[in-house]
Amino acid sequence: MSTFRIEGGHQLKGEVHAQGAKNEALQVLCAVLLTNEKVVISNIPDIIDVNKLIELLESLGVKIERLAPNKMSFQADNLNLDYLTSDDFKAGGKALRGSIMMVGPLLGRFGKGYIPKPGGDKIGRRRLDTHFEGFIKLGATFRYNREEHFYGVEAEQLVGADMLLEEASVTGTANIVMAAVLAKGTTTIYNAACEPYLQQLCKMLNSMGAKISGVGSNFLTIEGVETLTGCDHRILPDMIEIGSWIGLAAMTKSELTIKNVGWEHLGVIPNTFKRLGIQLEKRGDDIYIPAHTQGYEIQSFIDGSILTIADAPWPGLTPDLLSVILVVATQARGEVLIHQKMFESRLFFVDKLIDMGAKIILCDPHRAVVIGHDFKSQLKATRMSSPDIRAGISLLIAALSAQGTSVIQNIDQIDRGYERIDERLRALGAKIDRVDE
Ligand SMILES: CC(=O)N[C@H]1[C@@H](OP(=O)(O)OP(=O)(O)OC[C@H]2O[C@@H](n3ccc(=O)[nH]c3=O)[C@H](O)[C@@H]2O)O[C@H](CO)[C@@H](O)[C@@H]1O
Ligand SMILES: C=C(OP(=O)(O)O)C(=O)O
Repeated sequence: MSTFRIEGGHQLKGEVHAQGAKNEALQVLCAVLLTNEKVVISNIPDIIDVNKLIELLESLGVKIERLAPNKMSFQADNLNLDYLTSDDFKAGGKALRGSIMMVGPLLGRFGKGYIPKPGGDKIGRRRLDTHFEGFIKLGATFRYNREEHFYGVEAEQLVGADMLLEEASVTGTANIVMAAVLAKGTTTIYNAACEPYLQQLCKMLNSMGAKISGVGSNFLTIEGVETLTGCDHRILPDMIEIGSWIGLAAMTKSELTIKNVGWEHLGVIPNTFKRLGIQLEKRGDDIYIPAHTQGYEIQSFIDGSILTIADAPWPGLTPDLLSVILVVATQARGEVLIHQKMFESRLFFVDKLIDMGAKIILCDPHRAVVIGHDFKSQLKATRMSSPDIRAGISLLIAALSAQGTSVIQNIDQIDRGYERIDERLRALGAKIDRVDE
């Protein structure tokens, strides 16, 4: 099994290009199942989760051509639907979270969709009620095999319906939208998730002939159509990766330029880092981060009380960046309360940071107070294992800033979401090696 060996304490310098967004890729790749025509997608990140989904599509019979690095065409004109009940699919489908979004398009186009309980990060309970309640509202019957943890939905004909989602689930909204585009009649979805990646999915579906309005808001109206056509689609830069580079630059006192970030899609992310005292400049569509040689100081609220950084459904702060923000705060001047509202087990990785010398109080599974060192004390290198994708990148950032050589095991978790991260870090001057242990 591979590990990263990282010699910390070095300043980095240079330019990085943000990769295509993992969570958008997982949505739009599933959307290729909605048409028998060719769909061309560019800026596809070369990461484990996305590659696993592409393999699943290929095994289902989707014809795939690699047109250029990060660009592929997909044609779902002759699928083998029996594959959906095979042992191979039952094993492959549970390897990632995004596979759940195959169900909506398959149900919409073929009247049936199956999926094993999907995997993804082990960061607390991750229920699927929103997805299946939505399909049921559209007229599907639902089956769950508890022994095999295998879900199924079937329908002769989906019929549009009005629905108010219990929560603004990202993959849930994407799944219901992809089923509803081919339903008979009109569907409305209130309390829909509306993050940029969903906007991108809706934009892509509209370019395939779907009729979705309200895109970007939490109220979507979908007039069902008979068939969809092919299209060309480009995936946005990954805002979580961009946030990770910002945090990495500040914590390692490095001067970095992140190229072509798609600034207008970043929402509150740049301002959240500014609240930690991190300077960043918009230069065209790039973000420039100067070397923070004098450190960075966390702001307090206007009334002088301690800053809280919490996640919220879009346009609030994505929960996927809180682990990075937490690690960056360990070297800030001042203190901050990190409140991870959505996931129950995502903050437990702070134990590793505490081992390294960070001052953190885990108040409960959702909240941690971080008291920054202001670089007066460096974190100490250690041996650790990455529990999930975002904890993984956060521990990597900690290791890059620490004194001595750290080892991170279970780096598949990082490779799930970050393309060639070691190679790209080395190009900036980092001392990191991938070693087989
Ligand atoms: C493949 C993919 O795209 N994964 C993303 C997607 O996961 P995913 O779509 O699985 O996450 P959901 O949006 O369904 O919700 C995540 C968790 O937050 C809770 N919740 C959700 C909505 C809400 O209004 N209130 C609330 O508390 C849910 O109960 C759930 O436990 O969205 C998450 C939330 O942005 C991200 O962390 C994941 O990276
Ligand atoms: C939680 C995440 O991913 P997934 O939903 O695929 O597990 C993430 O990208 O941070």
